[in-house]
Amino acid sequence: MTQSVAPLALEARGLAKSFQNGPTSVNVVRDLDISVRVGAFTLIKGPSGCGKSTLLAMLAGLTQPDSGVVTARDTSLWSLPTKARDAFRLAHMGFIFQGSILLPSLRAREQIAFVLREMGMPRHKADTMARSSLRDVGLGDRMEMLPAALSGGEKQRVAVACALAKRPSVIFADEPTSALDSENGQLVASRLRDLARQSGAAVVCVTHDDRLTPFADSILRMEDGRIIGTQTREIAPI
Ligand SMILES: Nc1ncnc2c1ncn2[C@@H]1O[C@H](COP(=O)(O)OP(=O)(O)OP(=O)(O)O)[C@@H](O)[C@H]1O
Repeated sequence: MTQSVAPLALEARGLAKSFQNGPTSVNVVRDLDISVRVGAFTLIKGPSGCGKSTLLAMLAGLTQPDSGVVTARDTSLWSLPTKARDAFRLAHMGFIFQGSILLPSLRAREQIAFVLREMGMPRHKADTMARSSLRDVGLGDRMEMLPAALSGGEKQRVAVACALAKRPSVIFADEPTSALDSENGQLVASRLRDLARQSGAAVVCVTHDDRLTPFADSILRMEDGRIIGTQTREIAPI
């Protein structure tokens, strides 16, 4: 693997986070720097409890760091007031988190259209995008189903379709393939990689799943709250 030259989509410097565990304070992320490139599919791997999800939540504007700076699209995320940070996330970021929550009363198609409408997309376009994204993740025949009628893996793919439909600058994914069988795991991995390539999104994915490794442009190894190794390859069009 050689060093990529694509511009940065997301950068963090000096990130730190500790949690109080009874009388002791546990340093979960320690003075961590990270750079994520436009169009790159970046995996963060490491043992359970090393701080991967905490790092992702800080990069995504969801968990406030104790110190450090996160910059996305030239915006210092944690300098924004809460409402402005929420609006920035809605406009520019997509999320695929473990156990992503779907609204119980909305059909699969409506879940996605709802988010797109919140972003200001006209109704007809939102519906078209929702249908197309569901077909992209192999759920063309599940569009009219309520969450209660979907399997865990299908719900996970609705969350993936929703993130894809937004066409965000950055997608954060936490174990996006955990509930998926081999075929659908491959499908989701390739869709995320395609999104990075075709629309220049930066995909940042925390995972234990080795099936994702062949799709990655960059693999960051994390241990004990720090990045201890990085493998990067040049980003070539697919
Ligand atoms: N809100 C919280 N309060 C207290 N401790 C927390 C909190 N969130 C995370 N931790 C602790 O921080 C450490 C890192 O958690 P984190 O979820 O970031 O790890 P991880 O690398 O993503 O683990 P896994 O691979 O098992 O999901 C763990 O010891 C966890 O218990």
